Amino acid sequence: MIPNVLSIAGTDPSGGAGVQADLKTFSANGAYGMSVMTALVAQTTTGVAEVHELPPEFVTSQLVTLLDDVRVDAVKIGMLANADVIRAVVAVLDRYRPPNVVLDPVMVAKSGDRLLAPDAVEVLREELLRRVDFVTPNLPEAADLLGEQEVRDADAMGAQAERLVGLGVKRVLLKGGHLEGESSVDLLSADGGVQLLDAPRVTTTNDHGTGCTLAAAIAALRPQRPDWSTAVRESKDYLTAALRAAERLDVGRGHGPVHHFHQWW
Ligand SMILES: Nc1ncnc2c1ncn2[C@@H]1O[C@H](COP(=O)(O)OP(=O)(O)OP(=O)(O)O)[C@@H](O)[C@H]1O
Ligand SMILES: Cc1ncc(COP(=O)(O)O)c(N)n1
Repeated sequence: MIPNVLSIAGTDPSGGAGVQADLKTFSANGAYGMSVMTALVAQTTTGVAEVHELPPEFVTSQLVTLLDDVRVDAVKIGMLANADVIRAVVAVLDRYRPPNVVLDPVMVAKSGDRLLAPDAVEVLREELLRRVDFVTPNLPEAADLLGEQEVRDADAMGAQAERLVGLGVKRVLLKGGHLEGESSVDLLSADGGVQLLDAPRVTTTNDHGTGCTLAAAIAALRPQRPDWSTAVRESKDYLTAALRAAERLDVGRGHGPVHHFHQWW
């Protein structure tokens, strides 16, 4: 059976990040995609012009309307914008208890624009983290969640992943995309084991939405794979392929998107 996978996130009219990237990723990874918006964002490859945060009651309304009808097999949560929207999502998770909830704790866009209010970080840490099955922070997000300095090597990443588990997180992929070097290394801490996931670093400026894509692929693949580790490794391979395929795109003048593809013909 094809899994039904839901994205709860903000939008990107240029199609590179947020809900748009998630839906493309779900399709390319064999899932049926659905979406609930938290914020409408006027953004493109060069940055964010304006954010229109949706009323938390309307986020709830979208979620309840959907979940009363459709079975959901996995959820990817991205941009949540503010504390009230986080609380609205938490209440719905408690009421419907969907499986395989993956949280990408989006705080700041690649362009430097904030996508989560500073006072919402504490609410995310205290109320959301322990309710999800998997969290995918990048290095600045992990530091912010822990109230620590940003780390710069694999040993320190391991220690931070452990402390994130201490906050009640069940499984974590600490993403090292912001580090330098020939490979792009992430650290997975899941189900009692820790492993480094290595992929060749693709030389490109088309890296808008890499975090969204990776978390969405994990949500799409988890119901189709025997365990988290397999789903995560395949998701990383998918992302590397999408980064490479972006070479053939010509979208915008800034950080371009990655390309999602599935050839059925
Ligand atoms: N140039 C690259 N080549 C290969 N993999 C990359 C590259 N840049 C990032 N990645 C990978 O992309 C994923 C996302 O990493 P990153 O640390 O950039 O997350 P992020 O900052 O949340 O992304 P986003 O830009 O969407 O917010 C990780 O698996 C990382 O290793
Ligand atoms: C709606 C939304 N969600 C997430 C991101 C982060 O992606 P990036 O860091 O590549 O800008 C974004 N720009 N917009």
